[in-house]
Amino acid sequence: MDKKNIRKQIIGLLKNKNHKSYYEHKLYKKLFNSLEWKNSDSIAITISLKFEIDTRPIIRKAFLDNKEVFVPKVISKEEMVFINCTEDTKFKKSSFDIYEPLFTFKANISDIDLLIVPGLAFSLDNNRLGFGGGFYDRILKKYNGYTLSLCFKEQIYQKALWKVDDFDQKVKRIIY
Ligand SMILES: Nc1nc2c(c(=O)[nH]1)N(C=O)[C@@H](CNc1ccc(C(=O)N[C@@H](CCC(=O)O)C(=O)O)cc1)CN2
Ligand SMILES: Nc1ncnc2c1ncn2[C@@H]1O[C@H](COP(=O)(O)OP(=O)(O)OP(=O)(O)O)[C@@H](O)[C@H]1O
Repeated sequence: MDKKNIRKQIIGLLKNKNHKSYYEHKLYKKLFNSLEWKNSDSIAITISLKFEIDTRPIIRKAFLDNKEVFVPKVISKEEMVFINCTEDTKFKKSSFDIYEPLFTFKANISDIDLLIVPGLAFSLDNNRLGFGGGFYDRILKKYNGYTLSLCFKEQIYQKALWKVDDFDQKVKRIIY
């Protein structure tokens, strides 16, 4: 199946997910118990869309744990930057309907200990399919910290059903 069709299919599944918050809480628990989380003083994470795993509880917990929080902002067709956010940071909806921080300081990705990578589909050998901008592929290529993705079991395939391109980057760990 091609990437486009898998994206469509998974978004449909996510929109109809039953008992979503029950499964989300199981994922948060696994995340907060992980060494990656415990060992990180700074994390980068998206502001989720409605059908994605809700990232707000993760952001709240990061602040409670005194971690630095970075949120991505797309600044061109090719480039996404990470902005250091506080509890007072103002957000604005982008053209893609995603909340992004109003610009302050662009972070160095080497300042991020843990990159929580969004994705629609994953394979057990850690391949990842995103929204299709290639933004995370470009970041992952030059990023050396911990990377992990959270997803529901329905988003996992034994092997990638889509064509894995040369530029596709794996995540180090998938929590599901
Ligand atoms: N909640 C959330 N935020 C996120 C992501 C995500 O997956 N989830 N991203 C994960 O990467 C980045 C944003 N990804 C984006 C991907 C595509 C387009 C976009 O404008 N797409 C065009 C078509 C692009 C094309 O087909 O070439 C469009 O839909 O009009 C924007 C943002 C950063 N923020
Ligand atoms: N390192 C790179 N340099 C230049 N272009 C890249 C790179 N990585 C990916 N791309 C471009 O990004 C586009 C989208 O790739 P793909 O469909 O695999 O995105 P995705 O992994 O689903 O999205 P994302 O990483 O934003 O979540 C491709 O057309 C590819 O040309």
